[in-house]
Order: sequence, then C-alpha cells, then structure tokens
Amino acid sequence: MDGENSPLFDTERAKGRKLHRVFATTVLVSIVWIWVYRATQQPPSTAVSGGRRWWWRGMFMAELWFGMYWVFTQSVRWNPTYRRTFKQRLSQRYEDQLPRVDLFVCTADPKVEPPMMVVSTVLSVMAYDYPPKKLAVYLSDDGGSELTFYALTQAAIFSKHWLPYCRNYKIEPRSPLAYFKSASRPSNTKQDQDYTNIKKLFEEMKDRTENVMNNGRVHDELRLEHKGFTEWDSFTSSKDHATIVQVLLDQNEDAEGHSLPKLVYLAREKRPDHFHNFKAGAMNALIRVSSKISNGPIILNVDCDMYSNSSDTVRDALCFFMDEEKGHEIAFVQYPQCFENVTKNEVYGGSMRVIFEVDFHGLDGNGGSMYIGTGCFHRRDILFGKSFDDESRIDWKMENDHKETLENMIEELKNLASCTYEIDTEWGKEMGLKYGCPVEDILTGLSIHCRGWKSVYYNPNRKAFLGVSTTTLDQTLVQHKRWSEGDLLVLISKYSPAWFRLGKVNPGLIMGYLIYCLWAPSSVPTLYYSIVPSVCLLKGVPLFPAVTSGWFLPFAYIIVSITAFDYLEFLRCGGTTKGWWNGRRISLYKRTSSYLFALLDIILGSDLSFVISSKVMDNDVQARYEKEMMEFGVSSPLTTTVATISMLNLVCFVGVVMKSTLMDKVTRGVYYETMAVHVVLCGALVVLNMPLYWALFVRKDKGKIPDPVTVKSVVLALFVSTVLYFM
Ligand SMILES: O=c1ccn([C@@H]2O[C@H](COP(=O)(O)OP(=O)(O)O[C@H]3O[C@H](CO)[C@@H](O)[C@H](O)[C@H]3O)[C@@H](O)[C@H]2O)c(=O)[nH]1
Ligand SMILES: [Mn+2]
Repeated sequence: MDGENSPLFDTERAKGRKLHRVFATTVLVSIVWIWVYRATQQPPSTAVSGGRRWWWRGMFMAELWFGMYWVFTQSVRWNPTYRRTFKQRLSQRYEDQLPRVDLFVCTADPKVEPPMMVVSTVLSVMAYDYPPKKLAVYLSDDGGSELTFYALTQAAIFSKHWLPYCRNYKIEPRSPLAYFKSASRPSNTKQDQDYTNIKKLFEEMKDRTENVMNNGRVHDELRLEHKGFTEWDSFTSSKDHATIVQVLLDQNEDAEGHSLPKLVYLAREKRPDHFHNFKAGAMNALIRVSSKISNGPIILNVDCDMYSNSSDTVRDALCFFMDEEKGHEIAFVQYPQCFENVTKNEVYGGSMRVIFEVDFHGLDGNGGSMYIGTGCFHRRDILFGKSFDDESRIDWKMENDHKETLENMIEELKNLASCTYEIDTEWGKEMGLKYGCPVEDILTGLSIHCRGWKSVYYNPNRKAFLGVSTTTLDQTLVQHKRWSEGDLLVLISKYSPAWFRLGKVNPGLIMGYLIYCLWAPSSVPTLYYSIVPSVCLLKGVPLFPAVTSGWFLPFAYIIVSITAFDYLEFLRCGGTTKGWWNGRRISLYKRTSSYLFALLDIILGSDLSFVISSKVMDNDVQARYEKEMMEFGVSSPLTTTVATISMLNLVCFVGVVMKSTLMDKVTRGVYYETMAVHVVLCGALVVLNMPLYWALFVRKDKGKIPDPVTVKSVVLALFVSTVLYFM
C-alpha cells in the first residue's frame, strides 16, 4: 500500500446514505401532499371566509418556500464524504521539497481583539511542525495600532524560546495563552524546569503588553526598543495613515540555533477618501506584499482569534495539494470553524455543529467546501484568477528568486499596500479576494468553483483551529445579519449560484450554496408562519385540516419526523438535548430578525458595513454566559423584533386559553379539534420563548431585556395582534 504511487489522502462516502434517501422520499411525498391540499382545499370565497382565503394563500406560499428549501437541504445529506490524510507518505516522498507556506493573520481593532490574543494566534502558527525556513507569518493590522505592534515585537522575542519548547516537548496546543490555560504541570523534572521558565517568560510578556494596553499608548522609553515605532510619528488615526511594514524576524535563529519563521507586520495604507474593503482589502494587500517577501505557493488564512490547535495542520493540508493524482484539481482546503468558548448547551447555537458535521461534508461530496474566511489553505496562483485546466499542475520545487535583503525592499512593499495601488487593476474583481460583499470569503470561494476548481473539507478529530464565538444575543444577531446579507448579495452577484455557470457546476453544490444564500429571504415565510397561525388561533379561523381529516396526516408526519430527525442529527453531531432546544430558539430569532433586517438592507440598498465581532467580555457578562443565561443588555431593533414576536405569541396563547374557558364543553372540543395544529405551533413558540419572557418580566440582572424594549415590544405586540385580529 505504501508504494511510490499510493495516494496522500483518501476519501470515504458516508454509510447509511441509502436509508436516509428512503426517509427523505417519505418526507418529500408529505410535502407534495400538503401542496396538493393547499391547492385543492382552498376555502370558498364567501363573505365570511373572504379574509381566510388570503391567509390561506399566504400559508401556501410559505409552505412552497419551506418545501423547496428543504429539498436544497437534502443536497448536503445526499453524498457526505470524509477525508483522511497520510502524512507519513508525504514526508517520505517530499520532506526535502516541501513548499513554502505563507500564514496570514488578520486583526482590525485592539479593543475588541486584544493584542495578547492576536499574538498568541501568531505564535501558534509560527510553531507548526514544519521546516521553519519555509514558513512566513504575516500579521495584517487594519487597526494600525502601535499596541498590537508592541505585542508583536514582544512575541518575536518570546518565540525564540517558545518554538524550541514546543519542538522539544511536542506540546499542543501551541498558542501560549491556550496552552497555559489548560496544561497541567509536567511531571518529568527536566520539562518541569523548562515549563516554569517558559511560563515565567510568558507571564512577563503578558504583563508588559497589558501595561501598555492599560496606558493606551507605548511609552517613550519602550519605543526605543524597536525602530519600527518611528512609523507612528506621522500617524494621524487608524483611518488615516501611511503603510507600515516591519520585518520583525527574517533570517533569525531561536535560542537553540534553529531557524525561525519570517515574521512581518503590515498595516496597509488607510485614507478617508479611499474605501478599504474590510478584510478582503487586507487580504489582497497581504497577497501582494508576501509575494515579494516569501511568495509561498500555499497560503493559510486565519482570523486573529483562530489559533492553531494542532501542529499537524500544514502537513495535512499539503497531503491534499501534493497528491499526485488529484492534487492538481484542488484550489483550497477548508477546515471547520470551531470555538473554544462555547458552553455545553450553546445558548446562541455558537458551535454551528450541524453546519460543520453535516453540511460541509455534504458540500465536499458535491465538489467542494465553501471558503469561510478562516482556517483555509489556498493555492496562491489560483487566487490570481487562474482557471482550471488539466495543465494546472504546480511545480512545488519553484524557488523564491528574491534574494535581496528585505530592508532594501521596504519602499516597494509600502507601495504594494497603498490605497492607490489597486486603482485600474483587477484586484477585488478578477484577482484576489472579491470586494463589495460582506462575505468576501463565500463569494471568492464560489468564483473559484465557477472557474472549474474543486476544494476539500478536512475535519480531523483533533480540531485544527479554535476561535472565539459570539457571547451575547445582540452580537450573534448582528453577525448573522452580516452573513445573511452577504450571502444574499452572492445570490444576486455575477457569480450567482442560481444562474452563473448553471449546468457546469455540480447541481448538488449549487443547491448547497443556496441553503446559505436564501437565509435572508427565508425570513418572510418564517415570520408569516410564526405570526399568522397564532393570530388565527385566537380568531378561531382554521388554516390547517382538522385532526379527523385525512389531510391531517402529512402535517402530523412532517412535524414529527422533521423534528425527530433534526434532534437526532444534532445529537449525532455531539450536541446535547438542551443545546438542540436552544438551537431551535436561536434559529427562530435569527430568521425573524437578522435575516429580515438583512433583506430590508438589500432592498433599500443600504451601505455595506462590517461590525467586527467582539472577542472580549466584561466579568459580569462572562458570569452570565457561563451560566448559559441569554444576554440581552442592549436595546437594538433586532432584539425589539425578537421580543415583539414572542410577545405576540404569548398574547394569542393566553387569549385563546381565556376564550376557551368561556366555551361550553362541546364547543371547546370542536374548537381544539379544528385548531389542533395551531395550538401545537403557537404552544411550541411560547415554550421556546420562555427564557425570553423571563428576561422581559422577571430577571433583574444587567443582561435582562432593557425596559424600553419591554415597553415597545408589549405595545407593538398588542397593536399588531389587534389589527390582525380584526382584519
Ligand atoms: O476591516 C476589517 C474587518 C475585519 N477584519 C478581520 O476579519 C476577521 C473576521 O472578523 P470578525 O469580526 O471576527 O467576523 P466573523 O463574523 O467572526 O468572521 C467570519 O465571517 C467573515 C465574513 O463575514 C469572514 O471574513 C471571517 O473570516 C469569518 O470568520 C477578523 O480577524 C478581523 O480582524 C479585517 O481584517 N479588516
Ligand atoms: Mn470571528
């Protein structure tokens, strides 16, 4: 098996696919059955039920949408694939010819992305198990912050001890912050001594950095430690400054005389009259600058909170790219986005487990994982807009022809990262990451798929990267607004999966993209379904068949089977029962607020924004987060919407209970028989919303729903339900 031609990776199809297909068929039959019901059993248009016809048609539209959307979700459950790599073979065959790899870390704001976290991520990728001479690490700082730069100068010094320690004791993870948080003191005396020393060095560096953070600036005597600080002499603000490039490590050695990776700090030029295109702009500047310095044919890109949790990751990724038979088709290798800080029952659905344990394996089976902006290895040449053909093999042995010293190139590098460099070029269009979309990653990955390339999703047991997930409801909703807005822009972009290269790209992959691209428009049918049946319950207008009718069957089957499937799938992905229930809630909130506002933003053509997710919490919030209490805290249109809809359901539910106590026994029986599905829907929504009612009326802590939101949502809910009631 281990011969010359044995593959460097292996692909397996999931078991149980056939069984799933049978189940999916039964669901599909029920969906069609419901459609037939809606099409044929429309209530007559007499005066009494005139209104009901409209409600009814709305239900039909919503069910058409959900049915179609469900079909798309099946595309990723049709053909899941799993990958395995053979790193042994890679080093047997290629150890001396391994390619250079450039590692990009992006940060944008020292307040929400603490420099200590950022440089720990930098250190973790510097310490990959890979020839250090072939690694170059670049930190892009869109905040242009001397605080972050200071932390990086400290990390450069610390790396001289940290890398030997990682190498000698093969420790994991190699982010010092994460390592010292989790590691127990080694029992072996030699290592124990080294552990104590390195921990001391780390604590000192942390103290120095935190001091500088608390002062808010780098003091004059510290500025003398590195000539790079003079760059900030002419600095006006993070939105208005010249390019800063500093090479912190070039041909340096660590404390044991081994080479160190290159380490470069880059703050691209920012000017108020030049739009900077957020992370995509930063990445493109990095691509150009790195092409002069190290020009690695493989690029890894991580967000500043996504530290490397496994030192094997680079070699794993290379097993895909360097495979003799299939490697040349692969444009990028995506790892899942996993998080260090999600709690057991993930109140905000933070782990996105089903996405990474199911959807992405399915996408991979249909031609390739999406590119999701972090934890992704790209072939550099493909990022330049190259299309796939069979000649696309890469010569891994190509040498870096830039032998001149970096010091002499600084002016040239500065120009590459200037605001004006991209004017009248294809950057942001046909070259590099795409501009004009808050999910530059998805759009860029899609364009690569459209040019004929494949990609790979690799989800090893030991998580390759761990980051920080959002920790308040508002942050979660804001993040999903950005994502769903971006994904909808992808749908209407030039590369839209709905029409571009239709018939050329695998239809399963197109459907897979649509699952995400249709998030924002899904808000409309979801809103309809979470309001209208509840109001009609109160009115006593049935929109579903009575329990005694044969048409009741498909509804019952769908409700039960889909819920059970969803639940079991969640457990299979490693979740808990409560986590699943929380996930249902957060998914409702995302759909009825984030997705709705995203849709409105696109329709109204609002300016693009990118709210950077905070990676820090104050202690109060942290304590509640650990107790898995939902954090509302701030008043925003997003939370108000969520609260209003939940109040509306409470009003309807309480209303109907009161109404039915006034009925005689027979009437009540008939009422519940004809309104059964309504009761289930509205009842489920009320139970799902319990923590929210708690936060509205009972909680006293700072994370409760602020009073103005409570007042607004109660008034709005009463108003909307009254209007709908009399319609
Ligand atoms: O102007 C900017 C804005 C952001 N960033 C960096 O982009 C990364 C992602 O930002 P974050 O606020 O953490 O957003 P997330 O929603 O967590 O990011 C996800 O979604 C983004 C697209 O919306 C992708 O770019 C990210 O890679 C992906 O992790 C961070 O490292 C930021 O420092 C920049 O470099 N420049
Ligand atoms: Mn992030």
